[in-house]
Amino acid sequence: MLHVVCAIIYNDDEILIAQRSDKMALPLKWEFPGGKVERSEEKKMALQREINEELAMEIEVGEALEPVIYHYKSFSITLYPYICNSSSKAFIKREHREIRWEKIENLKKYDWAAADVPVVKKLITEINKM
Ligand SMILES: Nc1nc2c([nH]c(=O)n2[C@H]2C[C@H](O)[C@@H](COP(=O)(O)OP(=O)(O)OP(=O)(O)O)O2)c(=O)[nH]1
Repeated sequence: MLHVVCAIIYNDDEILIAQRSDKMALPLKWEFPGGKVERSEEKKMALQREINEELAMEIEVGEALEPVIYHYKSFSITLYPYICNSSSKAFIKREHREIRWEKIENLKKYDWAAADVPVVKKLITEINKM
């Protein structure tokens, strides 16, 4: 079982989404940036480290959403999503094929990694209640 943290990074009313490259696992799927938690690492620290490595961004890590367990064909993951904030829209694209800021109501048109689908649904439901 992989333990993966991911960041739902808000700036104004947009969040940062990323497309995996064709050389990564789950090629070309869209995801929230993040990565594997290393042994003995605290999850929020792991997330800040990953976001710094992948995007050269500093984020504030806030509320934890409900973790998602998903069994892909060749591996299983527990995905731990966190609501995060960034005071800037600037990033450096280091690993992904594409990275963009997007409004929540537009998230459904992307081809998400399967583990992210319940997270995206939750975000859309929440915004529709407002
Ligand atoms: N980062 C991230 N990974 C996700 C998400 N959804 C999902 O199924 N995954 C899967 C894809 C990968 O198999 C795994 C995370 O691995 P990764 O390759 O992004 O992590 P990493 O940066 O620590 O990996 P590496 O340096 O060891 O290659 O979790 C998501 O929203 N964000």
